[in-house]
Amino acid sequence: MSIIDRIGAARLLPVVVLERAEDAVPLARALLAGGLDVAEVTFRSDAAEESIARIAREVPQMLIGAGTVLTPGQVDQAVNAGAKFLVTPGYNPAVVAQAAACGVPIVPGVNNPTGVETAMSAGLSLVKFFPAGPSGGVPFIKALMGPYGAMRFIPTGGISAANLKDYLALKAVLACGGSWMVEPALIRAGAFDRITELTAEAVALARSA
Ligand SMILES: O=C(O)C(=O)C[C@H](O)[C@H](O)COP(=O)(O)O
Repeated sequence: MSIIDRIGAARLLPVVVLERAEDAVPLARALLAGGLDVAEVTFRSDAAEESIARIAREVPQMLIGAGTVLTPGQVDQAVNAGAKFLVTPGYNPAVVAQAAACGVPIVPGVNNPTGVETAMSAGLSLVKFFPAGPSGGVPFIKALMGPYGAMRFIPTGGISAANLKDYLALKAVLACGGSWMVEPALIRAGAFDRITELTAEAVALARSA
């Protein structure tokens, strides 16, 4: 299965912020125990690179990606650490080009028609729709589906158990991203059992969508 197909099969992309690399492996195992084998560790923290490396090495069943990749240098860091895919909040042509040079799939963030067309020009058929809620949510994606029938989206930002199914019901939505099952406060508190519980709930919801 391709990397993108694996994300599509999971239907969920947890957006993880790890402040301590020591939490990386327990977090990955907590997600797996909840039934999810895909995650994005964001470059919002200094521990991102080491966290990705630990998960890639110690939890090989997990398809690990890097998020909040803002510079070509971070593309290299992420890929060298073992990230199998990259996600960005916005569309940065230099970052997209560097990912292509490394041969690693990238899902850049867009939230309007211009962004979708920029991604299409780069040969991409999958984008992150960010920030999904504030940008117009489900009705906005429905509007984009008219002119851009082949584009697929990973809406992220403001998604929770309460609205997950509404997004996943759209044919254009490959998977939904979000932090609700991996909130930083839960990771900080070492509440990995709770993360497994929330993940299992999210997985069950996604399956029923
Ligand atoms: O860090 C990035 O690169 C982002 O694009 C932001 C995250 O994807 C969202 O913050 C997740 O949104 P919530 O699920 O509402 O917390």
